[in-house]
Parts: sequence; structure tokens; C-alpha cells
Amino acid sequence: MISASEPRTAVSVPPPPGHGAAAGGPAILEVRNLSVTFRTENGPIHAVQDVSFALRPQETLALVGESGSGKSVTSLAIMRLTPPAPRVRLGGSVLLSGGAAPRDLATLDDRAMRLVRGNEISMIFQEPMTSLNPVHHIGDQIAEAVMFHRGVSRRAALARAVELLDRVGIPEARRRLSSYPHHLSGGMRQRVMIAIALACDPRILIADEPTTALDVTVQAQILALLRELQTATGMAIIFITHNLGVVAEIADQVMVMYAGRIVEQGGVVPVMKQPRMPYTQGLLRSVPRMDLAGQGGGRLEAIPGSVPDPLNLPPGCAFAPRCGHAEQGICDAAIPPLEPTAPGHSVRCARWRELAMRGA
Ligand SMILES: Nc1ncnc2c1ncn2[C@@H]1O[C@H](COP(=O)(O)OP(=O)(O)OP(=O)(O)O)[C@@H](O)[C@H]1O
Repeated sequence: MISASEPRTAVSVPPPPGHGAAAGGPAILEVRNLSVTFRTENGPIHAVQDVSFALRPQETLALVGESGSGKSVTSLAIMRLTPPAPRVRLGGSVLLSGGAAPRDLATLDDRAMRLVRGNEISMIFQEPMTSLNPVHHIGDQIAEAVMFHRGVSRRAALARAVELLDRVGIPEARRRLSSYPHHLSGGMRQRVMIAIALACDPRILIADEPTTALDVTVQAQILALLRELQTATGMAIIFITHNLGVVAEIADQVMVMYAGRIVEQGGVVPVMKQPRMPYTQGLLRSVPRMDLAGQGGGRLEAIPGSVPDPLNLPPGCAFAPRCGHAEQGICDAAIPPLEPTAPGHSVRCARWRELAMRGA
């Protein structure tokens, strides 16, 4: 859960306009009604339910929500990295464009899926040390990725590794080839992971909390690097974070998740300037505001209570027990639909119209 004491990037309100102004054209990835259910001995966990979104080239979609809301499982399901059946049941489709017709990653055979990973969609995680091998030079680790996907010689792969290290802003790239991961700072290690992810010029980068473990200055540098690389390559980014400050920095589209469902979805400006879901409003109130910096950043309010037990979700809106606007008989009666509030902006709240009218 986000607490007022957790280090965060300050959010500026109103947020800047969408960064991917150049984003547009047909979607390269279209996720339709994705659902992921884990079968556990205590019962089914519906980790992701009925999630749909589209991603266009050069667009950044931020997946936001507290711990356990289903952000990581959504991205792992796209990459088909969730445990296999029967432990997990996948539903819906994940359509990736390219080639004669879109391919549904949910049903692609394993061999074809291995080619998609790292070639067309790459992923980076919060803690590079868990992905990097501590006993191998970073040059070899990047070169290995290049050789695996491109089938080039070791010499050519090492030359590409220098190019990639240079591209992600690692000074003295050639000399760095023989560094071990522990020789590098956290920020530099994340740059190495980005270099590996870029080895094959992916069309989509999934970044799962890539800056959470970094201090605020380094966090800003990594965000700037991702934006720069996106402008240069046109790749789309799915950025997973619990930090709305980071969302304002990088996203074009935002998808707020709670208990496995999308609860608010839309462009970064409407969602952050006019959030309709009390949960999104709560997340925003728990981030420091730059426009109130002179007044101590404004009062920070943690969302009361904690995320529900996935094995025992409350009836109706899963956020209702923590929501200051919940009404008995309405909010606990049924799960509200995801409804459009304006073009390109949707919310899952039974009372959003009433609350909007009252200016709540
Ligand atoms: N292997 C698993 N087996 C059973 N349940 C799982 C498994 N992996 C994830 N879950 C459950 O799925 C739900 C969604 O988890 P997920 O990791 O996607 O959340 P998240 O929003 O990414 O949180 P965090 O920010 O902590 O990573 C949680 O209730 C989690 O406990």
C-alpha cells in the first residue's frame, strides 16, 4: 500500500500534456477481456478480470494501483510468463500486430511465443540484480542476448553491446564490457537492463516498476532515458508503477487497477486532472504536489484501510469498504460496469455522476 512516508516523485498538477504526441495510428497491441485466475488450495484468485486496452506505437500506457491490484500479472500474461495450466486459467485475447494478420499471443505456440519475447516485446524489472548474472561480464550478457535473437557472431554481438551501452548513456562503453554487475550503481545496472531489452529493437517495452528501487534523481534520469529512446525508436511502453508522480512524467494513457479490475482508464490529463473514481482521487491525494510546494507540498493522505484479500473480495465494488463515498445498497449491490465519462475516459463507479455533479 502507498503510505505517506514512502519516497515518491512529486506530481505536478495539472500534469503535462501527453508525451507521445506523435503516438497514433492503429494499435500494435490490443488486449481484449484478459482474465487470469490462479487455482490455489484455498480457492481461485481472480488476479486479472476483464482487462481491455489498446497500445499504439510511441505511446506510453501506465498501469497504476497498489500492491496486489493485478499490474504485474497483466504484463506477465501478455508475455505468457504466468505459470501454465492447470495452475492458471487465461481468458481473453492479446492481439499483436505485424505480419499478415494480428497474432493472438494467448494461443500462440510456445516456439513462436519465444520469438516474440525479446524480439517484439521486451521487459525490464524493478531489481536488475535479479535478472543480471553476477558472475558474468555485462558485455557478455548483452552480447548473449544479441546472439540469441540475431544469430550474429560473438564479435559482432560485442560491437552491438558497445553501441547499446553507449545508447543508454553508460560512459566509456567499451571499457564497461568487462565490468561485473556489482561494479555498477543501481541506476547504471538498470541502464544495462534497458540495453539488453533494446538489443533487438523491440516494438513494445514492458517496464515493471523500473525506477522504484532508485533514488529520486536517478529515477528522473532513467525516465528521461526511456522517453529519449522512445522518441528515437518509436517503441511503445507499458509502464507499471504505484507512483502517480512517475505517471505524470511519462504516460500518455493511464489504466488504474484495483483488485484485478480496471477502475479508471483514459488519457493522462483527464485521469489526473479530473479523476472520477474515488480510488484514483485517493491515490492522487497520497502524492506530494509541486504546485503546493511552498505550502509543504500540501497535506498527504494515505488511503484508509488496505487492499482486500483476493480470496475474499467484498460484494459489489471492491473499493467500497475503503471509500468515503460508498453507499450501502448501491456500492455493495453489484460490480459497477466500466462506463465512459467522456470520450476516451472511463470509470467503474456506481456513483460517479452524482459525485461529479457535487464536485466531489
Ligand atoms: N503465482 C501466484 N499464485 C497465486 N496468486 C498469485 C500469484 N501471482 C500473483 N498472485 C496474486 O494475483 C494478484 C495480483 O498480483 P500482482 O502481482 O499482479 O499485483 P501488482 O499490482 O503487480 O502488485 P505489486 O505492485 O506488489 O507487484 C494478487 O492478489 C497476488 O497475490
